[in-house]
Order: sequence, then structure tokens, then C-alpha cells
Amino acid sequence: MGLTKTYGPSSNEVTALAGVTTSFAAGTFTAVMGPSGSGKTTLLQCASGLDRPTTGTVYVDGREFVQGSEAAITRFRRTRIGFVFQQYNLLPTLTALQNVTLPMRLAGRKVSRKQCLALLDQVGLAGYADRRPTELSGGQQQRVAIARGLASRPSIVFADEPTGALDGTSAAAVLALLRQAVDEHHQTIVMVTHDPIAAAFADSVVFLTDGRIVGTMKDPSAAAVSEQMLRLDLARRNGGQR
Ligand SMILES: Nc1ncnc2c1ncn2[C@@H]1O[C@H](COP(=O)(O)OP(=O)(O)OP(=O)(O)O)[C@@H](O)[C@H]1O
Repeated sequence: MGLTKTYGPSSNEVTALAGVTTSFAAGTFTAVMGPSGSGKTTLLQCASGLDRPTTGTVYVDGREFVQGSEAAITRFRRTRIGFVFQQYNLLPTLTALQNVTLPMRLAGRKVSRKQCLALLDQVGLAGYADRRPTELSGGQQQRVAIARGLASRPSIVFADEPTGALDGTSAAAVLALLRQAVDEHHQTIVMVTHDPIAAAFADSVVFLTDGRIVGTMKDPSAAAVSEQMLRLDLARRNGGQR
């Protein structure tokens, strides 16, 4: 609610979020789109509690988030929130399967090896469970990170360009998996993407420009999203010329 985020000293301040108010209803899939530098990653980081907004408040399940001690925030994050970020952050000494089960082990939860292997299978990594990250391609590492983000069935999953490094077939498998997480497990997904085809898997799209929400779209199609992106880009250029 009313999120702002500025970086740097006041003499050289960068405004990444200029007052964003939005909500992600439980059991829905939202895509966040906008030009490079529009604040998408910053919004995800503030909404997920990885970073604190300069002003404004984040609520999760009606509870004010990013309040209390770091330990309390970390505990809350571990049990409720899943992350799939651009830097895969896989631990190099662990196998793919161990990386997937790590968040659950950290949260002290029971690990279903079978369910985690099934997830690796779904992202096209059957047979790769025992490999370490250095023995996997960038796209394969990204898919391990996706399986890890979904494995503990957190109520909200924040994904930053989850299909960015993937070929069309792998990307489609990952998007289908995210869709399934929403439809079958009632998880909430918030995904940053530049790809209108990926955005079309979502229930709605939020468009950001210069740290502000400049539009939303329900039941997006790839064509409608592309058109809207072009329109926003044009408006921004015309605005910049004034
Ligand atoms: N740690 C930081 N320190 C200073 N400025 C930052 C920092 N992180 C982001 N910014 C600035 O904040 C603005 C928004 O960045 P952000 O990464 O949220 O954009 P984005 O829409 O995710 O971009 P992209 O699509 O290129 O990933 C940019 O102008 C960026 O340069």
C-alpha cells in the first residue's frame, strides 16, 4: 500500500517506486510488466520482504509484513513465501534435489523426497536430481530454482523472470507448472516478465512505468499485452519529449 522506494543519497536519489498500491488476491496469478528500470524487481523485493520500502506498508494475509525482528520476518518468509529470482542462488555444494528440499529443511518441515523428485520431473529435470549446479546449464539451474520455489507449497511465490533463460519448450513447462500451482494448490503467483506469451498464462497483468502502476489487464492475451506494452512505450517516449 502506497509503496515508495528510493535508492542512494538525497543528493543523487533514484526513485524506483513512486507510490505503488496494489493487491494480489489469494489463488491468483499476476504478471508484472514494464520497461527496464520501471521498478518491477524493486516491487517484488519490497512485496516479498527481501527489502524494505522507504515508505508504505505491505500486508500478507491481512497481516502487516516486514514488522518485528529480522528473525521473525525470516520465519514468516520461510513458511509463507517462495522465491524464484534471476540469480538462482543455488548452493554449489548441494545437489539439485538437496537445493529443492533446502527451504523446507530450514523451516524445520518434513520433506517429501517423492514430491520434490516429481517437481524436478515436471520442470524437465528427471535424472538430474543428483547433479550439482556446476554440472547443470544455466537454464537447468533456473529450473531447479523454480522447483525449489514451489516445493514447500508456500502461499505466495514471487518469480522474477522465471522463464528468462529458457527455450520455448522449457518455458512452457515452467509456466504450466506455475498455472497448476494456482489452479490446483491455490497458491498465489506474482511473476515479473518481459514476455507477452508468459504474461498470457496469468489471470491479470500489472503494468509499471517509472515506478508507478500505469495500467492493469484482466484475462490477458499475448496480442493484447504486446499492444499495451507498445502503447505505454510510445506514451513514455512522447512524455519524455515534452
Ligand atoms: N540497489 C540499488 N541502488 C541504486 N539504484 C537501484 C538499485 N536497485 C535498483 N535501482 C534503480 O531503481 C530503478 C528500478 O530498478 P528495478 O530493478 O526495480 O527495475 P526493473 O523494472 O526490474 O528493471 P529490469 O527489467 O531491467 O530488471 C532503476 O532506475 C534502477 O537503476
